[in-house]
This record gives sequence, C-alpha cells and structure tokens, in this order.
Amino acid sequence: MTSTLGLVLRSLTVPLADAPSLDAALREDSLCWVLRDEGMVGFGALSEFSVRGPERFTQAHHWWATLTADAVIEDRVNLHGTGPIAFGSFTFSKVSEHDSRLIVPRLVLGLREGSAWLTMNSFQDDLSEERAKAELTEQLATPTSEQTHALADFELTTGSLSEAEWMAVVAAGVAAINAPTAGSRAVQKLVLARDIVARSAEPISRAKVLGQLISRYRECWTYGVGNFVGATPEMLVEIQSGVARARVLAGTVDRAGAPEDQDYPRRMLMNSEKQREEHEFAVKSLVRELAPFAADLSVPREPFVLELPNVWHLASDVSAELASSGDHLPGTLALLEALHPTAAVCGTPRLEAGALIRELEHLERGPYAGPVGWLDAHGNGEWGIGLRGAVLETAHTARLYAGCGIVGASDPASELAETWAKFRPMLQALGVQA
Ligand SMILES: C=C(O[C@@H]1C=C(C(=O)O)C=C[C@H]1O)C(=O)O
Repeated sequence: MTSTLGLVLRSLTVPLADAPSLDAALREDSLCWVLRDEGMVGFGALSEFSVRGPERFTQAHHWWATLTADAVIEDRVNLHGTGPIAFGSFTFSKVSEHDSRLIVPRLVLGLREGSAWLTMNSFQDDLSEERAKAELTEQLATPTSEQTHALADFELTTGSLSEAEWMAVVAAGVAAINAPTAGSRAVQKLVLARDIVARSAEPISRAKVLGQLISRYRECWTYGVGNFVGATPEMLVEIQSGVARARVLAGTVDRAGAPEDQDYPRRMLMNSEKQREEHEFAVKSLVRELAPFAADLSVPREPFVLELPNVWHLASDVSAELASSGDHLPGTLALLEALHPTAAVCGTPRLEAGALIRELEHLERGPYAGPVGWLDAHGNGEWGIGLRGAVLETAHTARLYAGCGIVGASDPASELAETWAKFRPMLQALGVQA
C-alpha cells in the first residue's frame, strides 16, 4: 500500500491534437480501457492502493476519496474520463489471495467522441501542458516487444483441474441444483469456472495481446490492469452524470462450426428455455441489487442477441437514474460492492451459489469475474466484469479463465466446450490459435 497522507494530488487535462491511436500508444506495462478505439491508456503509476479481504471495496473507496478530496484539478476538456482517474481491478472473492488494486497513472491518453486528451497527475507543483506532452512523447518512444504476432510456440496445460475433473464438478453442480439439500435455499443457477495455462517459448508481449483484443473484439471492453488483461463483453456498471448502465449477459452459443443459417443464433438463444432461464436469473439479480440505488430503472422486456467473433450471447442493457441521498450520489465503489457478484458470474441465490462455488470449483479465481475498469473523482466510471481474460503470471506464462452458467438442464460436456469458446479470444490474442 502506498501512503498518500499529506500529499496533494494535482491533475491537469489538456486537449491533444495529433494524438496517436490508443492501440499504437500501448506500451508493455500500460493501463488500458478501450472500446472500439476509444477509451484510455495510462502510463506509469503515480500512486497505487492494494488491498485484500471482504472490505476491499470500502477500503479502496476511502483511499480514493481521501486522495481526491483536496485534489487540485484543472480539466480543460470535460469528457467522460478526463480529470484524475484510477484504473482498478477487484478480485471475485473476498477471500482471494490476489490483490485488488486501484492505480493512478502519471499520464493518461484518452479518446472519446472523436476528441483526444492528455491528463497528467502529480504530487508536486510541476504540471504543465508542455511537460505532459513531452512525457507522452518519451513514453511513446519506449519500444514495445519485438515479438511479431505469428502463431507462437505455446504449451497448453490444464490449470487446477483436468477436463474430466471439471466435468465432474459441473455434474455435481447440476445434481445440487436438481436435488437441493433440506434446510438451505435451493440454488437455481450456479456459475462454475476453470483455468488453463499457456506457456510460451518467447516472452509474451502484453502490448501486442491488448492490441489484438482491441482490433478483434470491437464490441468488448479491452482491459489491462497490472498483469490482468482481456476483453470483456459484459458491463457490470457504467456511471455517467448520475445514470448507471449495465450490459447483462448470460446464455451462450459457440460460433465455431455453427450453420450459416441466419436464424440459428436467435433460434438457439431466444427460443431456448434453458438459455432464457439462465439469462433471466442474471438480469433479475442485477436489477434486485441496483434497485435500492435507483430513482428510475429501465429494464428491457426481451434480451437481444449480441454477436461477438467467438460466440453469441443473450444480452440485456439495463439503465437506472441514480437516486441521491442528500446531495450525494452513491459512490462508484459502493455500487460495485452491492452489484458484485451478479448471477452472470456467481449464481442465484447469491450466497448459496457462492458457497457452492467455494465447495465445488477448486479454483482461485483471482481477478477473473471481478470488477475491472476505472473511476474518476466525481463518481463516474466504467466497470466491466473481468471475463475473457488472463493473468500474465510470468514473462512466459498466462493463466486463462472461463466459466459457464449451470442450471438444472446443463450438460457437463457442452459446458466444457463452452469454456473453450470463451478461452478463444485470449488464445487468439496470445497467438496460440489462429
Ligand atoms: C462466466 C463467463 O461468462 C458469463 C457466462 C455466460 C453464460 O454462461 O452463458 C455468458 C456470459 C457471461 O455472463 C466467462 O466468460 O467466463
């Protein structure tokens, strides 16, 4: 943990003409949050807060609130993401041995609505437009890895469980759903995940991996916070000017080998009782947790089919006007704490599903399926669910995670196949697969 007691955060945001594209700006250790070429890339860590345990959101909130309370901010751009921001990643589990963290970069290059900006943060009185631009030029001059994106030489191994063991876990989950034990509330949906490990002969280029994800997964938020990288299609919550938006996903069909038939995804998702049920659980759980914070909540009657390069998902975009108590809107981190984990990554009911995951899954999820994103000093931010990602454990090793919603009608072999479809974005970005 870095103590920032007594330090005054200063932040300057200036418009930037001739900005490089965000993927071209990525260096090996950049922070990243990009959707369709827009978003933010951060350089350097001015200040970082690391935390573990059940109070991780509250403690992170206090750190950020203290740091920004007396901040001296000059924002000449005023867009979503300008001013001082912190990138962050929180573990799925409150008992995880991985750190949750917030990182305030020294520099942020941002692009939104066609406008580019540069933010410089400091604890000294040394901010100026010239200095910020000079530091960006210096950052961009540092080379990224020479590794070209050819199919690299990788060895893939299973992580904590073999495929057969994981299918047995899914079968146990299905059995628990179909024959609930007396005395506890029955689990109706459960999300079970697994991990695989990719070892590369060559050092993995984090910048290239992120670049691949940005260019291939245009409907996904490509994130890079510390050693956690990926491209998630699921928005836990975006908060902008008092409005919260979420994109809830659940229900998946693999596109690999799918028939050409245009109607196939709709038929497989919209007309499938199992998929619709899984989706319903996820939407309901989000709405239930969001409702206490909302003055007005808008929930679509029907989901839509979201097309990604690897899979189709059932998707629902929910939005809410946040209710203020006094003159305060709920803090971003308070909202995250309430919404996480949704039934898209945990299950229904949440407590019982969580207990069953701990009992059955045999996986340290780390940051996988936890919130990942950024927040500003005014309560705005974007927090995706950390899916379709990997932890770059060493220069040569990536641990990939994927999970599936399990209901009473789930089949272990189909769920195993679904995890492979969900590993695909990272496998392709690493160069393990074409
Ligand atoms: C759990 C994951 O994805 C979640 C589970 C889904 C499903 O079971 O259909 C779909 C989207 C996500 O909400 C994952 O990608 O690892």
